[in-house]
Amino acid sequence: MSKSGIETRFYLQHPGFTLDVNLSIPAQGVTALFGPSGSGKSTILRCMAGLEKAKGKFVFNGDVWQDDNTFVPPHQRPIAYVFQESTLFPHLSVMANLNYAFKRRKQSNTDFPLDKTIALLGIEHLLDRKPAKLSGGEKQRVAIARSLAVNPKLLLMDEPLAALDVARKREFLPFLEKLHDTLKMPVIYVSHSPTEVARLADHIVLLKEGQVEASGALNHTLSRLDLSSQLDEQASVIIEAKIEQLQSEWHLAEAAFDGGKMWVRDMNFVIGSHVRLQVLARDVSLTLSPDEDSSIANTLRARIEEVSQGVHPAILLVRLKVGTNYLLCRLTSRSFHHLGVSVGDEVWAQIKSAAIIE
Ligand SMILES: Nc1ncnc2c1ncn2[C@@H]1O[C@H](COP(=O)(O)OP(=O)(O)OP(=O)(O)O)[C@@H](O)[C@H]1O
Repeated sequence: MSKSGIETRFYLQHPGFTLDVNLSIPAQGVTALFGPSGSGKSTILRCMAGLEKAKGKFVFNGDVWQDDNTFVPPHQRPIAYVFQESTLFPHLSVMANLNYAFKRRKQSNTDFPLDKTIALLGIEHLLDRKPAKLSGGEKQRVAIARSLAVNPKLLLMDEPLAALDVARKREFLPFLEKLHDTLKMPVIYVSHSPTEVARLADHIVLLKEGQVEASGALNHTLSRLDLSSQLDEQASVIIEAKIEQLQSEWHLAEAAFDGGKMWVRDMNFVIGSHVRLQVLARDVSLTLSPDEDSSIANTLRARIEEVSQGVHPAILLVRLKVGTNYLLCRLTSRSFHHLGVSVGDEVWAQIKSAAIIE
């Protein structure tokens, strides 16, 4: 059996709440724990950090941090933990805050020397400031830098953007992406913002009342028809793509992904850059042939994987496979019936618009 991956089994009870999860998640990329308030997201993070003691196990790449016989105490787990509002020492400068953490580290051989960590988080210009003189986003960047002092193998983030306004969030997200790309360290990210999940997550765990409703790769999981969220007007999938071509006269960019290409609005992209596209189920329609005369520029070859009833009997939801990606399509039962297609058939998916996740 492969040792790579994160295996958790947590069971605990609080008055009126039971956490009962059994999860296998990849030890790479960003895993979002997503769910309504009170569904148990923060509790899972605290159990992973060892701050709360559930019954069960927690095994990271073969290292047992908890099982029936073992419970590695929180300070001995190589885990960085960043909360919604960081608590830096208010009387110390940023540099002194970082020094405090980094001087106490035990390992001399580390992936995160202080200077590299400061550069990674882009906080060089803040080092002399006291925390009171930092914006919320800057404080969070310092808190992340400080959390890397333990030379972690795993980064836990509990709504790190929740206290920031929209502008600060936008400023902060590229640093999270850089962390994700540079550190190659798995991140478990608690959020109830669909936008953050769409932008950052590779893997998603949907939680409901202390239990796992679904867990899997982002595109695949968002396309599942058995999840109640798919009945929502905003049901959509996220596709990772790469910019391959620009058409400057039309301000359009061509984004390629496994299974096809789509023209999207050019947001000053550089060829080769990676983007995430959000495609709403209601913006996808089906045809039997690629319609050359249509004003819809994005037509993809797709296979019907699954069909299910929407909230209203007139509406169907269709799950389509495009290469290794999935799309959702919402259409009337009548339109579907007129096409005369069924599960397994090849069709063309026309996409009215795809939004770039910013
Ligand atoms: N120490 C505790 N004692 C009693 N109940 C608790 C304790 N900690 C958490 N709970 C309860 O457990 C449930 C799950 O809480 P948790 O904070 O994990 O949810 P969450 O999904 O992170 O919510 P939010 O998005 O609001 O932060 C809630 O009903 C909460 O009231």
